[in-house]
Amino acid sequence: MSKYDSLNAMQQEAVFHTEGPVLILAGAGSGKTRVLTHRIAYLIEEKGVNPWNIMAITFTNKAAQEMRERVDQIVGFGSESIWVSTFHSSCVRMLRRYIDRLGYDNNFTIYDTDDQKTVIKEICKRLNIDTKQFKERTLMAAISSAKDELVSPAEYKLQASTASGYGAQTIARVYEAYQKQLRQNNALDFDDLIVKTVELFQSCPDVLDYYQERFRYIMVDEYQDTNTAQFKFVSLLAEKYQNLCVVGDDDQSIYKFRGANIGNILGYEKVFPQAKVIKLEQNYRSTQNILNAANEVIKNNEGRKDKTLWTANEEGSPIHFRQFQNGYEEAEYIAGAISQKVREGIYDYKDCAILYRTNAQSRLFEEKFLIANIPYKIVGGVNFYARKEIKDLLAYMKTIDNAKDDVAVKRIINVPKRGIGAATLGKVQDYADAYGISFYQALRQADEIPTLGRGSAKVRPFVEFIQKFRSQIEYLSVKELLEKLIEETGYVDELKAEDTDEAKARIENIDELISKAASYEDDAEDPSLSGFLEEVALIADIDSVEDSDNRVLLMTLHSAKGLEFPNVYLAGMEDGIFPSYMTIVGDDPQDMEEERRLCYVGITRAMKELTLSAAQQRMIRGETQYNKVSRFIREIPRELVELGREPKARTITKMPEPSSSYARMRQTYQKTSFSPKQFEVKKSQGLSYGVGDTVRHIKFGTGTVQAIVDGGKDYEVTVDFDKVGTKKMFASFAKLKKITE
Ligand SMILES: Nc1ncnc2c1ncn2[C@@H]1O[C@H](COP(=O)(O)OP(=O)(O)OP(=O)(O)O)[C@@H](O)[C@H]1O
Ligand SMILES: [Mg+2]
Repeated sequence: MSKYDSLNAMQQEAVFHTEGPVLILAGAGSGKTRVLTHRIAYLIEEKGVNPWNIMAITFTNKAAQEMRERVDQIVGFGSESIWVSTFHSSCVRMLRRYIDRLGYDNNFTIYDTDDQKTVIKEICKRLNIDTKQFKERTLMAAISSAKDELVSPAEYKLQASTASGYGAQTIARVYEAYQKQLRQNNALDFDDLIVKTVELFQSCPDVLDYYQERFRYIMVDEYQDTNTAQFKFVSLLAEKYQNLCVVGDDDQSIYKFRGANIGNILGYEKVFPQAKVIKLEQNYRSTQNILNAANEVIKNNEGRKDKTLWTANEEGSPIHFRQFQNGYEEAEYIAGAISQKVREGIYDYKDCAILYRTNAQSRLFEEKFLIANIPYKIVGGVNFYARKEIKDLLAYMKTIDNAKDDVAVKRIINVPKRGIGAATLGKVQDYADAYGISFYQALRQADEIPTLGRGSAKVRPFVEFIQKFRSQIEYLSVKELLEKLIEETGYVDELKAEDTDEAKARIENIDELISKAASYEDDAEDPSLSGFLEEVALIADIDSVEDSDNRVLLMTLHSAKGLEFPNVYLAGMEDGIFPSYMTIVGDDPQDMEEERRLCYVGITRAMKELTLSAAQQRMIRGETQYNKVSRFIREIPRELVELGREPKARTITKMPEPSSSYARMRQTYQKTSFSPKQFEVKKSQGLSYGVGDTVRHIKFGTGTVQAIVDGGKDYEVTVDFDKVGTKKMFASFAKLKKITE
């Protein structure tokens, strides 16, 4: 029996159809990636193609690594000369060899976002551009999108000259100067890697011809997430032999925000009119229950090609749904469940994965896993307490607390920039060494350091800043201190100004640290800043078991694409978390559809068991929020779902009606359901304010009461706040005070 016998008829067709363009459009778990690896084996073993002539491209490093493993297993001899890589690393390899043809040096530097930002800053200064009006990150994002679309500085300028806004023209000027500067520095940014390779192909036909001859067979996985530049890159490469096989799933397109162009998948047949289109309909990955749940969710998207996906796999256990009082209980439950399953020999740690919407959500799991001694790994991310913004803020808190940690002091002395140079720092250190005192003590005596000169004036504001906070330790709670610190350092304001996805993720992490401070204060007997730092140090310093690969994987839904695990937990399934708050308030159906595709990706990662979990209350930024169960869960028919009754987990007893269209969904969202039980006791003596009254909230400030709805167990109050807009809250927790003018 050959290895191809294990493929179904449609998969075989895709594998055997080696010549000419092929588009495989199929749902999750239908064997797209498997077809690619088998196709590679078939080309080599049956068609006698030299491995050297094959290229396979995918989207993330993790996916490339997995594909490499699968290819190595199946092909054996010669597989190392196949290029299996991401778009970016393929392009780097080509550019290292030929970019001199574009006038760069072959040992060019690759700029990361910090480097880019430095360049943009200098340019704005030079061109007299107000960075308050045109934020560096906004400029960077605009340039990046232009590059995704292969729009050159000159073209951008041309387009901008006909556009009415002043904004586009400014961006055009910056873009031009930026590109020039990078060229002078012999540097490329990440997007340039693709753009310059395309440019190389277009301006040097001999180079293109070389690679066209070399890569006679090209395969692209996760094709739905390629952008215009990437598509151009592969189409040029494949132009001569036309042997381009792309596989993708329009339902799993989740990178629109990074320029992914779903038109590439839908328009493939336009560029390659002779393309053979193959659809795979059998899912091999998941149980029937899991697949049904996925199908039910995704069918609520209107903008999709309808397709059916079925499985011959067993029905499997129902989807588990658990709702908890709060995020801690959720994490504790999942940690407990995993421990138990491993103990019982049902799963290994590595069979289990926890998927969530944002990186900040990892913290609670990390803490519980450390306590429960569960080995884990964060995929495509950094452990919570190792993240830059968290380390920065903790370094501030340590400095305020006792400043014994020189590393911490040095870490933040120039965060934000205070213009304290390396020479000054060196002199302060020398002084500290000479007198056997700490670095911070030396800073406090800066005026007495003779060699310091004008440097001491720069140091003073920093010392004053820290001292001011020290004098307030007694009056402020840890949470208040942290919030004040964030405010006065401008840390979050700066991130807000950047307005990028990365900055948003950092703000979410900071919010999570505030929540940690708040919960520490709730739990600790005698809370103090030192106590908080001690507790955090205990968690931050333990590193999860290093050696083995047998660990639970934690990752965002985005990083989970293409992967599969026997036992999957989708955590934080709450409206406002997933789908995200921004998507809900933004009210753009396209964005909601992208979130739903992400949910589809999440559900379809599971092979045997899927647990969806939500918390009734979640602490965000140290404030307790009440989130409804995610609308995506409500789209799963109740007969597929089992509602657990674990003693620890206070679970709900009623599943809401599934809804199928937007209108109904929105209605459900507004009316809903899931009133947390604990309000029963709290709804008490009526309210001291009414509709139209001005009220004050401790965090949101003043606002006007818009509506009060008797939710049975508590009142739901809608307030239009002067500063933060409309918020809905439960009366017993919001503690609103009526203001009488
Ligand atoms: N014909 C088959 N017989 C047995 N198992 C199969 C078959 N086709 C695929 N599988 C298995 O099904 C699972 C899913 O396959 P694969 O990862 O290739 O799907 P995919 O379409 O790439 O999924 P995704 O859309 O999530 O990337 C894998 O474990 C794979 O080995
Ligand atoms: Mg795949």
